[in-house]
Amino acid sequence: MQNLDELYNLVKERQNNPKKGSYTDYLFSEGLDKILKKVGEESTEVIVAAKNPGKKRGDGELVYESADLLYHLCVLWAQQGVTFDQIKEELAKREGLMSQFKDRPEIKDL
Ligand SMILES: N=c1c2ncn([C@@H]3O[C@H](COP(=O)(O)OP(=O)(O)OP(=O)(O)O)[C@@H](O)[C@H]3O)c2ncn1[C@@H]1O[C@H](COP(=O)(O)O)[C@@H](O)[C@H]1O
Repeated sequence: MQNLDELYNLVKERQNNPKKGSYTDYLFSEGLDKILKKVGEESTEVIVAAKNPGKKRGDGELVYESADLLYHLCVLWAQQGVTFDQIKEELAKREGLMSQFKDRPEIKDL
């Protein structure tokens, strides 16, 4: 089983120590626009997979495309110098704060 920490660290390893034939290297060498294009593509593929599970994977389509999206997000974070710890810290800050609609500020107060 590979968790997101391990995947992010793998991507960072590729960024710091390029490996011939690596798809991750290909993305880093293509640069930000390519990485953003892939994040956009994979985001769309997640949406489509949820609406229309593919014939070849059925319900597994959403799992497959979600994994693609998370991988490409890890590449984007690394390329932008964002650490996965920063993402986790932000999520921790929100714990219990944003889940209750009644706690949300009134639109007029925003
Ligand atoms: N989790 C992933 C992962 N998910 C998706 N992908 C790649 O993302 C691409 C998505 O497929 P697409 O058809 O959308 O993209 P593509 O057609 O291959 O590329 P383009 O034509 O769009 O440029 C595929 O090439 C997949 O191989 C991944 N590539 C790598 N990883 C992980 O990263 C590690 C390092 O990979 P390398 O850097 O290639 O050694 C691997 O061991 C995995 O753990």
